[in-house]
Amino acid sequence: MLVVRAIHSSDLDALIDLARQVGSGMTTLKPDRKMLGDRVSVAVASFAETIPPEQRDYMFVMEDTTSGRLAGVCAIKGAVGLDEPFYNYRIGTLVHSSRELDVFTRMDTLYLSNDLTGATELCSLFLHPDYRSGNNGKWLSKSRFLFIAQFPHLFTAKLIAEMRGYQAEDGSSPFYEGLGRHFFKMDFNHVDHLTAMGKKSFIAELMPRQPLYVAYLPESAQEVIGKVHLSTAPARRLLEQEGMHFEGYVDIFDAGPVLQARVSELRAMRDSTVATVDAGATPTDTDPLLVSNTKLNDFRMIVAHANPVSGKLALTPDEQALLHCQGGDTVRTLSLNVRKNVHV
Ligand SMILES: CC(C)(COP(=O)(O)OP(=O)(O)OC[C@H]1O[C@@H](n2cnc3c(N)ncnc32)[C@H](O)[C@@H]1OP(=O)(O)O)[C@@H](O)C(=O)NCCC(=O)NCCSC(=O)CCC(=O)O
Ligand SMILES: NC(=[NH2+])NCCC[C@H](N)C(=O)O
Repeated sequence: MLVVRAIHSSDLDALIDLARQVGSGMTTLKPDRKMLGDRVSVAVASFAETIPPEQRDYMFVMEDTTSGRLAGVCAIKGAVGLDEPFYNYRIGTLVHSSRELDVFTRMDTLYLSNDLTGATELCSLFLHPDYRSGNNGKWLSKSRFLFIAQFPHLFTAKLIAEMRGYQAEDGSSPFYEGLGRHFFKMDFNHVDHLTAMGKKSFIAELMPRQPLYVAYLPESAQEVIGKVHLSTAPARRLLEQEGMHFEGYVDIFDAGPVLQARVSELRAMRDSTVATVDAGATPTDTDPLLVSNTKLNDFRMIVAHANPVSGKLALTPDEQALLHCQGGDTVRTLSLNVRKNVHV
């Protein structure tokens, strides 16, 4: 059986194993013991509320309770860019126009920005290929929306997610090869590694300061602006189902899109509901329903097949055990699929 739960210190070795499978461009999930160890410590302090909300990094794992193996990971950072700068390119427009010659040119431009400073970030979504079946990917990604809906006071009004950008078959980034390489003089993986380790001052030192005309870039770089890595397409779709969208910000290295939403406009904020666990009733077989407990320090979430009726939700003893809850406890629910919602 699977459960999504708050990470524990004892998950570190398994997390490093998982990170080894991820591949390049996942800046926040490198198989580096120091980096992930520090992150897990911050995550444990985040769930225990011993550090301020803007410093928190809530990491969740999907655990296969039968084998004890970690199937996947995902995270929410309370706020980005408050202790090290957070850079993006904003795609803008410059118009060059001459009435006399009847020429009107509209040019796409890239502006280096720190506009998304302070936003809450969804990141680090990875499901081991062995577990990519059924509803597992959706469940893992969407667990974070249920968490935000349960604890909205811990997050900022704006939510973002930086998606892994497009890579060619040989793993190179056409956007980086067309732009970044001229300035950084090193491979994409090396700059991604430096960024991951928090060594970001080189960006301000080496990045071009002036706005760039997109038309000056090689075609191969222009074509991939705002495009995701092939294995990131499902991740993008899942976030878009929940109300996130592209608003013209891209990654400075690989031009992967940044998705954004106002927290108040997320589907989970609108449609998730609370219910009381009814330990006596038998669940009926219905569409998959995300169900979480309501404990910050021991957050756990499952997919159940039951509908809340009159504010009560029937859960089996196994489901209650997975959620660390019992009859009479409060849980939060959200339909897994977008089209249908459950109203109590
Ligand atoms: C992202 C996940 C966890 C998703 O799991 P699965 O692959 O099992 O997902 P799935 O259920 O098969 O697909 C989810 C939805 O995407 C649709 N889908 C599948 N392939 C698609 C494609 N090529 N283009 C568009 N949509 C696609 C499916 O039909 C389904 O939509 P319907 O509901 O309509 O059926 C996994 O693919 C993964 O670990 N990827 C590699 C790591 C990665 O790139 N992670 C994201 C990095 S970026 C990041 O971490 C920030 C973002 C974040 O944290 O969320
Ligand atoms: N465009 C990029 N490569 N962004 C890197 C971030 C990818 C993903 N958000 C992560 O958590 O690691």
